[in-house]
Amino acid sequence: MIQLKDIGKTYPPRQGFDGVTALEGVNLTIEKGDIFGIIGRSGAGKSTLLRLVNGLESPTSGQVWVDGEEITRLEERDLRFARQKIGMIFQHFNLLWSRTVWENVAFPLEVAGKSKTEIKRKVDGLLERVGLTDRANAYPSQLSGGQKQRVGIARALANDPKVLLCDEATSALDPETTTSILKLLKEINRETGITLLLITHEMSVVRSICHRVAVMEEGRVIEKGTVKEVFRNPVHPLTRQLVHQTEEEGEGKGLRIRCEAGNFPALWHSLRQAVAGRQVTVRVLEGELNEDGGIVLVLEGDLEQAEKALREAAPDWVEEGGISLVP
Ligand SMILES: Nc1ncnc2c1ncn2[C@@H]1O[C@H](COP(=O)(O)OP(=O)(O)OP(=O)(O)O)[C@@H](O)[C@H]1O
Repeated sequence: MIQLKDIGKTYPPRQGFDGVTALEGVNLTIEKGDIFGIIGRSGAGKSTLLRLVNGLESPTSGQVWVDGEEITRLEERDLRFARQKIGMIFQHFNLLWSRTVWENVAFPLEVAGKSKTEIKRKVDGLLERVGLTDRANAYPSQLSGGQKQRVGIARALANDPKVLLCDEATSALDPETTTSILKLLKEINRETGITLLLITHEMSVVRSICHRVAVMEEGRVIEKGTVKEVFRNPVHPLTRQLVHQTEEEGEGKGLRIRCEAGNFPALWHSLRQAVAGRQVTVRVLEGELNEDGGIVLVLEGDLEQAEKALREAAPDWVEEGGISLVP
């Protein structure tokens, strides 16, 4: 769905500032329906890359393709049309403050010249989808951060884009709101098959929503792969650092266990009973329910209670080794 071929981007020198090479030799392929994360520290080139995808910026060398069209060759008029297939949400929401929630979502439909009936049908449906029907007449200043981002998402989806670009979309939100926004994005991806490309500096965002990830440093992609692979076996020192940092921040911290996929349904059932009333929650971290797959679970909270719960839920398996503890 999105292809970046041998991209280079240099900002020319201006007003006493040297020229900057923001991107060099970047090759990326993002499949239709994928949730693809680009992570890197400040200045790595993430925003530049995102702006190339919607044609707000042109590369110095290389090609950008979106949905079979070479964005880098389009004239301004065709580019405007192509951009309707590409929605975008922002860290600071970029809402129109003098318009209500309803009017914000209607805006891109008005620009696209849709009829009043079509606009009403579409906006009502989108507000319902993002859970804001009862806030339709509110102004952005009357909303919480999470609600503002929901408006941003509804507005970005108004013209049924095939791609949604997310620029640090949860960086201004608290952890709980971040979780609910990421959940919403995941659901929308599942329901509509939209391709999500998100940039972030938080590995926890990548872990909780992305299928694939590319790590950037100084304008280059230094590592890419499935999130599972990258978390299990980070190669580049920066990737290791990012993965390690996530673990230190408490993501996936606790008693980790790995069970064979065949044991999973029964274990899940008994674990849920065993943790009830204890300060312990069970989360699935990764895995596949196929014949020789394994599932990694984490029991978070009070470690002692977690161990007790595990022994209670699966005394035989723990002894016999059908479940292993992951370091
Ligand atoms: N319009 C511009 N003109 C000149 N240099 C720029 C411009 N935009 C970005 N840069 C430079 O290009 C490099 C990459 O910046 P970019 O914003 O793409 O990185 P980033 O990873 O998104 O960082 P951040 O998260 O801080 O935005 C930086 O050195 C930045 O200073």
